[in-house]
Parts: sequence; C-alpha cells; structure tokens
Amino acid sequence: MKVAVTGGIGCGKSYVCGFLRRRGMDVYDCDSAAKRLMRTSLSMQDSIRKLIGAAAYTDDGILDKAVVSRFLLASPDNAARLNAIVHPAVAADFEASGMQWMECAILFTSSFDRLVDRVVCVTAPLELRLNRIMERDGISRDRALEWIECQMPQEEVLRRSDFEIVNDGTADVDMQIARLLESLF
Ligand SMILES: CC(C)(COP(=O)(O)OP(=O)(O)OC[C@H]1O[C@@H](n2cnc3c(N)ncnc32)[C@H](O)[C@@H]1O)[C@@H](O)C(=O)NCCC(=O)NCCS
Ligand SMILES: Nc1ncnc2c1ncn2[C@@H]1O[C@H](COP(=O)(O)OP(=O)(O)OP(=O)(O)O)[C@@H](O)[C@H]1O
Repeated sequence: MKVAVTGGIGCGKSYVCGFLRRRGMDVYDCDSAAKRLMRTSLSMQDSIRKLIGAAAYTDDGILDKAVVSRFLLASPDNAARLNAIVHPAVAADFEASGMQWMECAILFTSSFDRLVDRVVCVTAPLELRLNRIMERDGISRDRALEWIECQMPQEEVLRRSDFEIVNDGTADVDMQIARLLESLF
C-alpha cells in the first residue's frame, strides 16, 4: 500500500515524516526530488530557462531559488507552467523508487494522489503556520501568506484526504502516528 503525507506549507509534513522515519519508514520527499531533478536533468534545465529566463540558473547550473520563487508566486499560470515541466518527472521518479511513503505539499494540485492508495493530511492553524514559516525560512509574514495562498486551501485538502494528523503544537503527534499505522496496516 502506498501512502502520501500532504498538507500546506508550514503544517509540519517534514516534522511528521521525521517521526515516520524514526519508526523505520522510508519517505520519498517530493521537494528534494524536484530540486535534484531540476539540477541533474539538462532537458528540464533547458525548459525552465526557456520558461523563466536564463536567470533561473547560475552559470554553474545552480538553481536560483529566489528567481524561481518569484516567478512561481507571480501568478497561478506561472506556477502551472513550471509544475507542468517538473511534476511529471517527479511522478516517474517516485514510481521508479518503489518507495511506499511520499511527502508532498501539493499532492492534489499535481495529481500525485493517483500514485498512492491513501492520503494523510497534516493540519495546523493559520497563525501557527505563518509563525513556523517566518521562523524557518526567515521571510516576512506577507511572503509566508503568499505561499499559503498559492496552495489549495487546507479545508479542501483535508476533505479529499483519508486521515488527519493534527499538528497544532498541542496534540500528540507520535500517538496519532501510532493510531494511523494501526488502521493502515
Ligand atoms: C520554489 C523553490 C525554488 C523553493 O525552494 P526551497 O528549497 O526554498 O523550498 P522547498 O523546495 O523545500 O519547498 C518548500 C515548500 O514550498 C512550497 N512549494 C514548492 N514548490 C511549490 C509549487 N510548485 N507550488 C506550490 N507550493 C510550492 C511547498 O509547500 C514546499 O514544501 C522550489 O520549491 C522549487 O523549485 N519549486 C518548484 C518545483 C516544485 O513544484 N516542487 C514541489 C514538489 S513536486
Ligand atoms: N509540532 C511541532 N513542534 C515544534 N516545531 C514544529 C512542529 N511542527 C513543525 N514544526 C516546525 O515548523 C517548521 C515547519 O514545519 P515543516 O518544515 O515540517 O513544514 P512542512 O509542512 O514540511 O512545510 P513545507 O511545505 O515548506 O515543506 C519547521 O521548522 C518545523 O521544525
């Protein structure tokens, strides 16, 4: 059985996946896979340069995250065009990995839900998410809000998921994961 852990930026997917890893689960991380593929695939680099401009990469072939982030946040159309280049390769890479667990922030937007049998949604209140993102990424509240608003609303992600893990800073995450694993396997 394949299982995805999803939820919007700052909900704590990586935090929850840390618990899974400590329990011996191997989790495929879509964010790092996307960045690996954007670094190693020359045809993808070419398409991204054509879409965003030469500034998307330095001369050494390093992705300029600030340039890509600005492009992505500028419009839903920009995001969709970048996603159309990157996501099919990530989907194929996940399938080739044979891994059972996947962590992905934009599971439904990228239609990665078709790759898994069950979806777990990590949720957290808006204010807490904002504070976590501002602290982790060193960005302003407005920029953190922009990231949240460019993604599917939490209520919709939750409605389309099979399980919820509440990561509100109070609920016991370890206990919820133990219950999740019991009901899954
Ligand atoms: C924008 C980039 C440069 C930011 O890199 P950075 O190392 O700072 O952050 P990281 O990759 O860990 O992403 C952090 C979070 O940003 C959000 N995010 C990233 N890409 C997207 C996207 N295309 N749409 C919406 N949110 C996104 C997610 O919540 C993600 O978990 C990078 O995320 C990127 O190149 N994104 C485009 C590729 C992509 O869609 N990746 C997502 C996984 S398939
Ligand atoms: N329950 C918690 N207790 C303490 N810190 C937490 C908790 N949950 C998350 N955090 C912290 O909040 C920040 C955001 O969490 P995390 O990186 O797991 O979010 P995410 O959902 O994976 O976000 P992204 O979509 O950007 O990958 C991190 O610095 C993380 O360590």
